[in-house]
Amino acid sequence: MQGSQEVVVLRYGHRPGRDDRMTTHVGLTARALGADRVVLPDNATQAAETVADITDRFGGPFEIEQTDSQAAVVRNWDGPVAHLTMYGLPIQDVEGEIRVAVDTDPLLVVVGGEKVPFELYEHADWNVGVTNQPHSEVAGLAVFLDRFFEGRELSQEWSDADRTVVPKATGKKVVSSDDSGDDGA
Ligand SMILES: C[S@@+](CC[C@H](N)C(=O)[O-])C[C@H]1O[C@@H](n2cnc3c(N)ncnc32)[C@H](O)[C@@H]1O
Repeated sequence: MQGSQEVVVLRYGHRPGRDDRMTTHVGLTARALGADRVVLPDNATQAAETVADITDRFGGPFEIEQTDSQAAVVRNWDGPVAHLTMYGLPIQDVEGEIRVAVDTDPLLVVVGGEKVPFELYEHADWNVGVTNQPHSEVAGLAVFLDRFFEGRELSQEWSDADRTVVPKATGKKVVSSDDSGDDGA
């Protein structure tokens, strides 16, 4: 997010077909809630295309990458690593120290799929639980980013959007960058 150190979300693991929607939502949530970049597995091309399409239409800056080795991304990361897991330390206990660490270095936030290798727990600087109850990577990521940015991400500005949603109490209003008219999408 503008004005803060880089935050990158890594989706660790993807089962084509079964995880398509979840992986797409990891990318969309990363974008909407202040991350600068998402790294998706190379077998998640459909999800990567959807997130890229939304970024083209609704704005950025936001980068989408794919990797053939999620383990290598973690291993070679030049900065702190936070791994979201129901077994980790409560987010409310560690968010402060993560924020301090990220003041100088880019943060990698790792969210799993079915199961992640145990080395990830050992490699992470923090294993972070958003509650210690099982739920979803999308929910965990959303709460993590909101706590990390202390809510500032909710009012971030978007650049190069084709269209902008105008908030309304009732109904839908979308303004196109070209003609400032409603395009209904
Ligand atoms: C289907 S869950 C797998 C649950 C897994 N047993 C675990 O370690 O959290 C997929 C992903 O959701 C995220 N997740 C699930 N529950 C979470 C929680 N309470 N706190 C943080 N992340 C969670 C983790 O990133 C996990 O890898």
